[in-house]
Amino acid sequence: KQGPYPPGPNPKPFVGNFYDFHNVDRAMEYAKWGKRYHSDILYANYFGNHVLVLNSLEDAEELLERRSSIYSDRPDLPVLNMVGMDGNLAFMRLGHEWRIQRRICQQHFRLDAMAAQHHPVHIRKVHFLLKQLLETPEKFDHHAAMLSISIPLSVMYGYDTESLDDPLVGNVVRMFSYGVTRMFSPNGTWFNIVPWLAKIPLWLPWTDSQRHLKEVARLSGLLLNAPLEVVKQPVDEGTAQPSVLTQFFEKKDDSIEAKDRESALAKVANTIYSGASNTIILSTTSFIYLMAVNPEIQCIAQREIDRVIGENRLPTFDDRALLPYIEAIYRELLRFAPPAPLCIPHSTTEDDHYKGYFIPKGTTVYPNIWAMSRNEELYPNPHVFKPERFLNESGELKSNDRVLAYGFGRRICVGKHAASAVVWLMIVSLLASFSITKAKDEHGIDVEIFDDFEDIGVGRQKKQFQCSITPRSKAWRKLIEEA
Ligand code: HEM
Repeated sequence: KQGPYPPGPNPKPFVGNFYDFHNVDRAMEYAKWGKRYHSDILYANYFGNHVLVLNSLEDAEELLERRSSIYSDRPDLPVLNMVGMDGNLAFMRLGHEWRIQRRICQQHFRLDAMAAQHHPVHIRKVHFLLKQLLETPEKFDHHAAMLSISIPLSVMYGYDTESLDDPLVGNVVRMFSYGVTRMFSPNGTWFNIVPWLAKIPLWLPWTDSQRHLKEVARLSGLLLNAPLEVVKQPVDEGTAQPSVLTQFFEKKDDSIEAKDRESALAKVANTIYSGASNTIILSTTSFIYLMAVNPEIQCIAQREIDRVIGENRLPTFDDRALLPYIEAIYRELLRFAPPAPLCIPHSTTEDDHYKGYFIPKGTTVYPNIWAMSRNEELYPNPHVFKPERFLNESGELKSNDRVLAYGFGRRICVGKHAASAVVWLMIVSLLASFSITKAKDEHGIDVEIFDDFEDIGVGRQKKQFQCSITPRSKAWRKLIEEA
């Protein structure tokens, strides 16, 4: 050890700070640590594992971007291997396989691939969301899941589905319900700390966690293989819809390189279908909540849409540049409720020194996006949802369009252009066609919606709530039905 660690809670013998890490709203908790220890850069450890928290953008940019050659690995998570998800790009350690998969993603999710390859699917799926909200608005959280999971199924595998009962959709929802995102936090499950616990036979008592693990492994196997079967048959029959995997299979290349590429592509498709989709679910439900509790913002947004688009058509991507207030809502949504508030943890590959502190090799690094987004200097009144903060006095967008919610450096979200397109289209389409308000109880009184989010491991989600989603007019209802 060369120099002091950054400030943080006092460690106890052997366990270190294990009991200082709570699984309840950790991003907020680490922001409080910052105030308690008068530092934006914090250190703790559990059982000898080093943990660094970065609460300020300045430190995140210096370490994760300017020193990205040291700060771009991921922590070692034994659970990934136990559940057969070690091929998941988002949690993969740096190395040859990560580079190949990341390159495949960059090819398919770059900005200039959006219009031709992705937008038609985004439009179709967002219109389907509108239709579902028209029919069963009270099930908005199911519809959000459907939107998010059906897009990668279509883009990656060319598979279109309209039902949550479809096993290819239902299995993803089921896997999330097993708290799988919590397992992917280094100290989110005992299996990452004491891996041999996974070997305890299931016939012994108190083995519920081991049973969950086994079920997650079964589901993850299904999620990897089942959609591949679904894609191969239409390719053989010549009826396949265009998609990343159909394009590949149609080449019918049997070379060794093609086999390697097939395996990498299958894992990429699986990462995006079974993992990345969760972030869109979280953004959609947070957006619906924020509109229900901010009617005046909804009114301003709808006035802008009416002025630019009118009532004769649904919004399209061509409208984006003409709707600064909607763009400001998009940026404010991801600032106010970042779906992954502690990012996906990075890890260091070498010892480092920063601001006089020692940061050892193998340290897990949490960029606290939530704390950065609550910085009073960058965002005055940060706990208020206020899209205007991204606009100047003439109502034009300010130039800084960096969205912190997408992370940092070499590991920055590789799907950010797709995410931006889907979230924007979801926002503008819902605002154009629906009024989102608080639900009424049987006495006609507003049902209160609390500002309560829950920490679900890598994500943070709005707790369940009720609201009312009704079409703004007969004209909008007709447009949705015809879409
Ligand atoms: C609002 C939606 C989304 C948000 C807020 C989001 C956020 C993030 C964040 C914070 C990371 C980690 C960045 C870091 O480690 O510094 C990440 C990684 C990643 N995201 Fe997203 N994401 C979203 C949607 C998507 C979508 C739609 C896709 C796929 C098309 C996607 C694919 C990925 C992948 C593959 C990684 C791993 C990259 C790597 O480790 O090299 N994400 N995302």
